[in-house]
Amino acid sequence: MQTEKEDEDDASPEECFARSDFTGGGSDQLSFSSGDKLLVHAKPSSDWWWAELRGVRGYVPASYLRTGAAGEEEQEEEEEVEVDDDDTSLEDPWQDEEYFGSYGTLRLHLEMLSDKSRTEAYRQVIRSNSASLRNKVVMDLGCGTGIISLFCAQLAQPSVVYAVEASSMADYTRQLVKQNECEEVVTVLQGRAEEIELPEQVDVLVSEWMGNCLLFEFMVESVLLARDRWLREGGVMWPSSAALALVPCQADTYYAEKMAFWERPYGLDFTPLQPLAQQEFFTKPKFSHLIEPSDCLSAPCDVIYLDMYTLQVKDLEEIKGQFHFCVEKSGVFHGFTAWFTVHFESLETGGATVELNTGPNSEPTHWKQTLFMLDRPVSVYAGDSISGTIVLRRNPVWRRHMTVTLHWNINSTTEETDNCQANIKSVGTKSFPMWR
Ligand SMILES: N=C(N)NC/C=C/[C@H]1O[C@@H](n2cnc3c(N)ncnc32)[C@H](O)[C@@H]1O
Repeated sequence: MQTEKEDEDDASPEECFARSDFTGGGSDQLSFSSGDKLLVHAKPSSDWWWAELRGVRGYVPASYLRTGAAGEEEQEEEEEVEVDDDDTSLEDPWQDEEYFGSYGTLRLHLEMLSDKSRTEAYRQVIRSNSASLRNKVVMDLGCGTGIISLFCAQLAQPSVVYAVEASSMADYTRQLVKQNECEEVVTVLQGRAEEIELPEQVDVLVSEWMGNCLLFEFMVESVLLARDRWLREGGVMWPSSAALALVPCQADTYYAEKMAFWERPYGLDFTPLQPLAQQEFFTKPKFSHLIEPSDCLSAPCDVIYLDMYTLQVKDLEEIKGQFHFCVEKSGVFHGFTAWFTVHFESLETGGATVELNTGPNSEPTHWKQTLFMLDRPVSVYAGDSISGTIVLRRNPVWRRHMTVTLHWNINSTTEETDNCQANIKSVGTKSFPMWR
């Protein structure tokens, strides 16, 4: 999984100047005025570039920009900004070099293998379906070190497991298969699951594809393409379904660390820095946030449900969910926390379903949870309700990224109004890029 840091470490940006004003549409486009100096960080396509203006990043139309300082108008005219389509500096919208490069090292595999909840859940799926896996054809999509494939060979007797891995880790995965005497059953194929050729359809497509906030990295797209190409009629998807859960929460410690800190550091008043702190620390979601059950202001609810048999790639562009939370205890509403749960249906009809829940009432996982901080905390009281919508909008250019937009109303019933008619105390909306 990419971290924000890796994203921000792109090559030195190119200085460009705005030829004319532009008013951005959508939450991910920058507005600017003629003559503004923009820093172009990437050119994912010939039409839209990823640029920065006064600390804020977004998409800008390439045709509105020119290189070279303002005032060199005449010289610029004949030059125009040459942006040919096969310009090698156009970054891959999937960032595959960086993505598969990061999975070619052990760091992320160690993190995933060290996650007992995650790894034991997959082992439990194999163990509890071992009889039905006999003589089955299995595909392990994005097998990494091959742990799931090795579980299949060790705990069951499938006829073959195609362990597909795009990164250079595949060479080591082959060695691990041999080292553990599983080469009779496990065949490692190096390549992207969407591109490799299998000799046959598969009965079971198993993959551990879930990213932060369920979809980040959008590896799920590869799983759906492989399903449509290789899963036989009536075959089984593991996970079979996925759900994104959400809860309004307190985040006192995080808020104190990043925002309240500026009120009186060493007896001084640093509050003029608080707008910067909000921009820097609360604009993007906080990955790997561990929420305590006591931080939850209400019962969580599933806001998005994905059926892995019917989900289509085009559905991933924009996924909407609704929520209505009843505040159970008074506290400070700092933000929302999200996590996911996946289910693995049994190969036997009526057999037990295995669940992997990454929420605050389960054993922590390496994903932990994802925290979305409001710009300003709001006090809420038992009996209030928080209702609204969540929209996951996939980035049209950077295909592993998305923006999460939350809209919420806080309704409080007050004695003054007759028959407890709820009146809206506050309304809010905020978009969180993840990461672009
Ligand atoms: N984020 C979570 N949970 N898991 C990430 C797990 C990613 C693993 O799956 C591989 N992978 C990802 N996408 C593909 C693909 N399309 N074809 C083949 N291998 C792939 C990566 O190289 C990692 O080893």
